[in-house]
Amino acid sequence: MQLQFAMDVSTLDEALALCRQVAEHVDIIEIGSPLIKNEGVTAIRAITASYPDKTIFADMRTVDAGALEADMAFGAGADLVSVMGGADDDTVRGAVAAARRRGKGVVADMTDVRGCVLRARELAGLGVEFCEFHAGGDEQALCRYSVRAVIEAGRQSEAPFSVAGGVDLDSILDVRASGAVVAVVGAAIRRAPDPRAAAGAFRVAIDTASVFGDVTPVRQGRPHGIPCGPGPGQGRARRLADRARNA
Ligand SMILES: O=C(CO)[C@H](O)[C@H](O)COP(=O)(O)O
Repeated sequence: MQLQFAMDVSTLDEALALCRQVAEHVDIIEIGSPLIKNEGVTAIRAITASYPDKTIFADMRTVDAGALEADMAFGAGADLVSVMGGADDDTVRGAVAAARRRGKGVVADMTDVRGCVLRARELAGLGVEFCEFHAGGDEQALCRYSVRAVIEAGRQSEAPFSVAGGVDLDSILDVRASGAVVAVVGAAIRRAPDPRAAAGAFRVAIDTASVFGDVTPVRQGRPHGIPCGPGPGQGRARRLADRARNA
């Protein structure tokens, strides 16, 4: 499973400062949609130039003009672009065609997609690389939000998927155990007192699980209506990281 770092910041300076701290630990650098909206494809160009060995994900969130918008991002150096999973099939096809012309890929963002499990299968048939099962920031603020429900929807889709939206050290092993191809982590790294150390902890947890095997995944999310609080898997990733250090 790859680790994607999501940079939902507004300036290129902030993004580059974060990259300097965390790039060594992550596989995919996500240029968040707020950054693209503020700085344009210049941000994609600058980060691609600075990190040519990383996979660059441009979170374009395209809902129309799939080929045109994907081409803009690919032309600036992106390797992956996002298209909204609820967009028209022709929009998705346009982006996928643009990706294929350049040997790159499209990711479908499943935020607010009704019937997301079935739609993910359709999107896989349209040629996206994987579907990002995603609880956006507003959804995360609701007490009915559960990252484990997001993980479970991805798993049920049986399509290649990533998980985004509140992934932290308490849930990263559940993401991995679900068979996700990518774990997307934003705030848990970006807002950490030491982003470099936080990214390193995710790296260790993912790599250690590969060596020692996953612990039993937790399948129950927080029941709807129960006040927000720590999930049932709290501490498992940290224990695995400790185990790796002591091995
Ligand atoms: O696309 C996003 C917000 O809309 C974020 O990139 C994604 O949700 C991951 O960030 P976080 O881990 O902070 O939730």
